[in-house]
Amino acid sequence: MIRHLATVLGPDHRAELRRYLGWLAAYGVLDGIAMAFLVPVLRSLFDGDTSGALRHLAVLAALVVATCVARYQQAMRGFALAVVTLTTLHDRLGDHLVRLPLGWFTSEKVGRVARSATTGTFTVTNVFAHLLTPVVSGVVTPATVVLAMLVLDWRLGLVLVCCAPLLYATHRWSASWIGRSERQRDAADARAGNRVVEFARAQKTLRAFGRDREGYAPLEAAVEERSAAGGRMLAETMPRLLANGLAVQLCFAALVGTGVTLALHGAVEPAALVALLALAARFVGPLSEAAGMSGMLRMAGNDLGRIAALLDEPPLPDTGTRTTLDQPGEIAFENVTFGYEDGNPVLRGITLRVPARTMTAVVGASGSGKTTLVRLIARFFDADTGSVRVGGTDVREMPVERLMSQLSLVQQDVYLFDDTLEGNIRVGRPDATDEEVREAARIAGVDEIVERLPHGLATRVGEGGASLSGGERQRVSVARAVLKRAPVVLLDEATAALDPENEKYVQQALRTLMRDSTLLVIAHQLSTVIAADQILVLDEGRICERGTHEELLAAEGRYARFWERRRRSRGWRLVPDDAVEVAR
Ligand SMILES: Nc1ncnc2c1ncn2[C@@H]1O[C@H](COP(=O)(O)OP(=O)(O)OP(=O)(O)O)[C@@H](O)[C@H]1O
Repeated sequence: MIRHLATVLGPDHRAELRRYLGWLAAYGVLDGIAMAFLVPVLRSLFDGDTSGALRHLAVLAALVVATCVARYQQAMRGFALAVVTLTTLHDRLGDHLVRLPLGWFTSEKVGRVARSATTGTFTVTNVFAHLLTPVVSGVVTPATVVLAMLVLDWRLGLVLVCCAPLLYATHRWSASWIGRSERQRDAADARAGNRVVEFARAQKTLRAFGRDREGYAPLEAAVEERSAAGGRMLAETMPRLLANGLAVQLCFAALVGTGVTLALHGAVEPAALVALLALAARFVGPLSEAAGMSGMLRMAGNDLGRIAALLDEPPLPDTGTRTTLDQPGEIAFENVTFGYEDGNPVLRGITLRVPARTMTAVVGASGSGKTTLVRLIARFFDADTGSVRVGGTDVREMPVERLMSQLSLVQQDVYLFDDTLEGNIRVGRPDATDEEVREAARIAGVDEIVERLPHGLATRVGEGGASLSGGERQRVSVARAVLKRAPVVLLDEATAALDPENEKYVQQALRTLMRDSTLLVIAHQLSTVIAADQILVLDEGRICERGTHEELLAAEGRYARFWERRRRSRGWRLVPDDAVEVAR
């Protein structure tokens, strides 16, 4: 837990964390000593030794003051750390996320980030503000009381020492059971939460298939599983919490029994026994409080573990220093092999060259590795063997920032910010002039969308660009690429944009981009394939054919068959007039 707290706070606040823990421990020890000092005070009072009682009372008062100072210090430092956590954790998460490889961001991982950045952060602040104090002092204070008891009366002290293993064993036994059922309940909770989100996202599909009234089986199953896990947790937790309480009471009974037996045999003064039992009674209080709080601390520990694991995710190695580009704008693969899992390569021995200011189209069956090939250029992942070069330099030898400045990525799943159209295009180059933004919008066909919108370029597009169609969102993304003017453009043509209007605009943008940039396109439009200087045909992770459209048709191989199938299916599709012009 402490290790996780140190990870979450980061190196800048570790010294403060150590000081806080120091004060917390000091508070627990002082509290225990102050409790123990009740014994000499009571003894003096029972013995009628007024001056002795006053002396002891003075020491007790000093101890109480010191305890208050320690409590104040640990509370203030705990709250300060809670505030620091709240203000810095989001920054630390943000700083770490930008250093992770792009391939890390699957929807499951993004869900984890969302949970950690919201509920997780509040739980962690709660640890400092409320949870750690009773739990730490609930262990340190009773331990101090045991030591004091050994000094005051070794026999009763020995009873407490013998009780310690029983208390510890019961606590561990119940904690492991409770922890297991909590983890099962947490996992069922997360699954039910994910299903609710999935249910909300799937509304369009479900309603389209008339499933709006009847239940959604996966959600119902997840909710049932969650409630069963909750019931199981209750059934497993209650007896164990009772066993914890019973163990504490047993220890107290053993202490009272031993004390009374000693008193009956004259081995201890009845007055001293009363004082010692008063101390023992105070020993039970912090223990019970700690046991009560430890469940919440454990849950917070789980959240903390998840955040620490997130911050421990290995960042993309960014040790490259080479900024020189021997062949600006060129992309090259040299015998590249890559797999998402060991022993299951998705790309095998890929060697290719895309000369500067040319367009290469990548085609191939679904799952043949087209997207993966493009991802290796942007370092979503690093190749297992071989090298990927941009501008003649291995992508791993370049600082990541330098590499990204060379690339524009236009993907199928374009994300638009809940901002204006203009703001979304400007992401490509924030310092572009208004004229340049308008020009990029025109080239990518965004101006045609603008004409239909009430506030033109100043129209907000909604969360994720919800007010635009898939093809329109990709046009905005193409406009970003046009504005960025990066030497290399990686484009995954949107299948959602397979309508004549979008095809026309994408072709227009490609022509403009080709003037200054090298294009590698995962092509879905026949016109793009025909216009390419080079076509790579991928089959099960290998380049099985390469050449121009004419060369590949003449070869009468896989591409020629693929082309023939697509050409026939095109019979029912509308073809824009000027697409023919592009298709030289
Ligand atoms: N993040 C991932 N983790 C594990 N396997 C993956 C991942 N992404 C893709 N794959 C697998 O790698 C193989 C190649 O996928 P890739 O997306 O590169 O193919 P593709 O040719 O682009 O397919 P499509 O045309 O359908 O998009 C597929 O078998 C796919 O299941």
